[in-house]
Amino acid sequence: TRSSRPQRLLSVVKKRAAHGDPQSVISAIDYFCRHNEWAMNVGDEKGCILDSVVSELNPERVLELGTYCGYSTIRIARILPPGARLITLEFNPDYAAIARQVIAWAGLEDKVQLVEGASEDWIPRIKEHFGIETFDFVFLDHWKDRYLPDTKLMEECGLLRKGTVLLADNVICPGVPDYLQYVRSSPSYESYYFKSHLEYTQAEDGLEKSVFLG
Ligand SMILES: Cc1ncnc2c1ncn2[C@@H]1O[C@H](/C=C/CNC(=O)c2cc(-c3ccc(F)cc3)cc(O)c2O)[C@@H](O)[C@H]1O
Ligand SMILES: [Mg+2]
Repeated sequence: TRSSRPQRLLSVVKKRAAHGDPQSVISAIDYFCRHNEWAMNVGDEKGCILDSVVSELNPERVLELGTYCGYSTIRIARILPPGARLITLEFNPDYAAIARQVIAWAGLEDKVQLVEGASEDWIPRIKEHFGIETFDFVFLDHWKDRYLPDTKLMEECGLLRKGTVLLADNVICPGVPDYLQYVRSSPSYESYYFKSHLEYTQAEDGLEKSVFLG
């Protein structure tokens, strides 16, 4: 049977990128997705915004919702300070298997913990299972109708603290209207929209950065 898109992405990484070199893995994926086959990675343009938000924050504890092939996982992990940890949740076992190999090829497995399962099942268990109090940074890039319920769940589970930064992908395309309305109107968040483009295209898209005020 025909290979999957994530399988084709992984084979490009192994063919074109240098083992242990995260930047070459990122460049190989971006080149392939721009010139050969589009895929729903955050991409290079929005990825640079992601990089700037992360490096300004220098987070110790990071949560990513929706790993897919691990592109944003390695973008974030490659700029984390020593000792910092990234937990990424992915419920599709095939995507998780690919992402593990992409993360390993980039040499970042020591900073990343890929957890297989649904965010709503794992968010309530993170504290006791991983010994984590709160997160400094959360990247939301999973099913768009899950952004709002999972944000409310993270609040309820006490995983956010004063100053925790949520960064949400695709707030224009495909769009997350209920989430946007919530973080922009709630007194518990200070929100800011980074205008950009849908990965590898000229369509408008953007990232919403929302600081939890407690
Ligand atoms: C509750 C739960 N728990 C755990 N893992 C979960 C989970 N819900 C989903 N996942 C996982 O996360 C990824 C899903 C990502 C969804 N992303 C998008 O749909 C997406 C789509 C576009 C897009 C834009 C214009 C188009 F014309 C077509 C597509 C662009 C994007 O950037 C996207 O992110 C995928 O790996 C899925 O298994
Ligand atoms: Mg996305």
